[in-house]
Amino acid sequence: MQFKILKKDGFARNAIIETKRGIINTPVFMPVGTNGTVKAMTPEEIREIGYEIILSNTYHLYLRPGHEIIKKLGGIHKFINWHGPILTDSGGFQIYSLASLRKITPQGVEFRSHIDGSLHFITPEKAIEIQLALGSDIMMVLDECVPYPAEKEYVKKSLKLTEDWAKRCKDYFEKHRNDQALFGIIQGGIYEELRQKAMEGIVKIDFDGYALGGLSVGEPKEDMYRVIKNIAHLMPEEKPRYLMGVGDLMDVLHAVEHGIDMFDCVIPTRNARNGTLFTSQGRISIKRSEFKEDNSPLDPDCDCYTCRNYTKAFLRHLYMCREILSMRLNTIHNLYFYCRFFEKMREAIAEGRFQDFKKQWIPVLEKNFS
Ligand SMILES: CNc1nc2c(CCNCc3ccccc3)c3nc(N)[nH]c(=O)c3cc2[nH]1
Ligand SMILES: [Zn+2]
Repeated sequence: MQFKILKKDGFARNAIIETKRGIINTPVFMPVGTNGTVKAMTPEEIREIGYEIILSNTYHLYLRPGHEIIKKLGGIHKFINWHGPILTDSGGFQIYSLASLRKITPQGVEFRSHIDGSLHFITPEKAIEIQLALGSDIMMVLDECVPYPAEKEYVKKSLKLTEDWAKRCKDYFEKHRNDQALFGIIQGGIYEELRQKAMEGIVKIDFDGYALGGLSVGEPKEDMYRVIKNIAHLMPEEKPRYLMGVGDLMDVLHAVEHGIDMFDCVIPTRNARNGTLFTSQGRISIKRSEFKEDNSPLDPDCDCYTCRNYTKAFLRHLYMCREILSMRLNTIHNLYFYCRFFEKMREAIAEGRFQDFKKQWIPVLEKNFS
C-alpha cells in the first residue's frame, strides 16, 4: 500500500492511497457496509455515486455467514460483488457495542453473539485471521474501544492491553501477510497525555496507517475536538490517519483541518432511512407535512438521480408508506451529498482555500430546517 501526499493547506492535506484494487483520494468518506452491503444500495450504485472504498465488518461476517465460507467462495470482494478497496474493522467496537456478556481478558474478548446468543472468544490473532480470510485490503487491529466516560486509571490499564494486542496482531500479520495493509488504533479516552503515550507505543510497532479510536462514543464534542486538535497532526505524517466512526460533516471539517484523511459513519445511510436528508440549504426531515404538496426537487443544487427525477411530495409520500423505494432514493441522495462534499473539500485543499470552504459550510451545516 502506497500513501502519497499531493497538496497541503495548513494541516489539511490531499493524498492518494494506492491499493492493489484501486486508488483512494483522501480526505475520503467510506460508506459502511455492515453485512456486506451498503444498505439499500447495489455496489454499482455506490460506484456510480463516486465512492472508491467501502467498509465491511469482521464481527458481523464472522458470525454470519462465517469467514471460512466467504473464503471458500472466493473472498469478500467476489461475495459482495465490490471489486474496489475494502476496509474491515476488527470487530473490537462491535463486540463492545452490539454483543452481550462481553468479558475482556488479557488473552482476548469473550462475548455472546447478538444473533443467536452463541458464545465466542476472539483473540488478536483470530481477528487478523478472520480479516485475512475475508481478503480485505485494509485491516484493523483488535482493540478495546474505551467507553465514555472512563476513569483515567481504567483508560491507562486498557492502553496496556490494547498495545499488547496491537503487537500480537502485527506479529501474526507479518507471518501470514499477503499484500493487505494493517492499521494500528490509538486509544486514550479524552486524556491528551494518555493519547500521546498510546500513540508513541502504537507507532513504535509500525503500521501501514493509524486510526484514532475511542471517539464519537458519547463524549462532548469539545472533548473530541480537543483530542483531535492535539493529537492528529502528531500522528506519522507520511501515513494515512483514520478517525473511526466520524461523522457529522461539521466534525469532518474540524478533523480535516487537523490532518485527518479517512472517515466512516452510518449518518448518511441511517439518517436517509429515517427521512433526515442533507441539502445545500441545511438538513430537512422529509416526513413533515409542509412537503405534502411540494412539487420541487429535494435539493435544487443536487444532480443526483433522486433530485433529478422526484419531488419532495413524492419522497414524503414514499416515506409515509414505508416503501422500500423511500430507503433507496433517500440513501442515494445522502450518499451523493456526502461524496460531493468530500470532492469539493478536496478541490478547496488543492486550491489552498480550505479555510474559506470551512467558513462557507459551517452556517449551512448548522441549519436544521425541520
Ligand atoms: C460511531 N462511533 C464510533 N465508531 C467507532 C468504531 C467503528 C467504526 N465503524 C466501523 C464499522 C465498519 C463496518 C460496519 C459498521 C461499522 C471503532 N472501531 C474500532 N475498532 N475501535 C474504536 O475505537 C472505534 C470507535 C468508534 N466510534
Ligand atoms: Zn440529490
